[in-house]
Amino acid sequence: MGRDELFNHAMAARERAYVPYSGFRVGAAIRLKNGQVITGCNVENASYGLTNCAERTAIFSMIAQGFRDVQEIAVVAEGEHPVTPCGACRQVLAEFCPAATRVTLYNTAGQSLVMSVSDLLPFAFSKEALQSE
Ligand SMILES: O=c1ccn([C@H]2C[C@H](O)[C@@H](CO)O2)c(=O)[nH]1
Ligand SMILES: [Zn+2]
Repeated sequence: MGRDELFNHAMAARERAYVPYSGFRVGAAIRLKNGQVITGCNVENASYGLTNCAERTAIFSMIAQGFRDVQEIAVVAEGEHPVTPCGACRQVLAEFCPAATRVTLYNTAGQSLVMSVSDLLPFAFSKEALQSE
């Protein structure tokens, strides 16, 4: 599967976004090491702060479906430039993706910005910090 194909999966997921409050649709697609693709969209709520971003929806869906091994991630939103994930999503990505995992951020026109998980969240808090003894 080429990189464009992951973009297409993220675009299709973006169509499924539930965004009655912001109108801002976001889609994410995770390519697993086995080649399968897991997608996510943002899901808003009348209690705005309960909103789940596309990136976290995709990661949580991956875990719920029994997968762990992330190969790479694509995210797409509309805008002049690609958007970068919020702080909460960066922390969740850091939990499940090796630091070098490629994250490609797209706008709907297909412009892209390639980053790694550790570019997005250097010095992440991680489970290693919980193993102090
Ligand atoms: O990287 C991002 C940034 C924002 N959002 C969502 C959250 C909310 O539904 C809307 C506006 O913030 O976009 C995402 O899903 N991913
Ligand atoms: Zn987020």
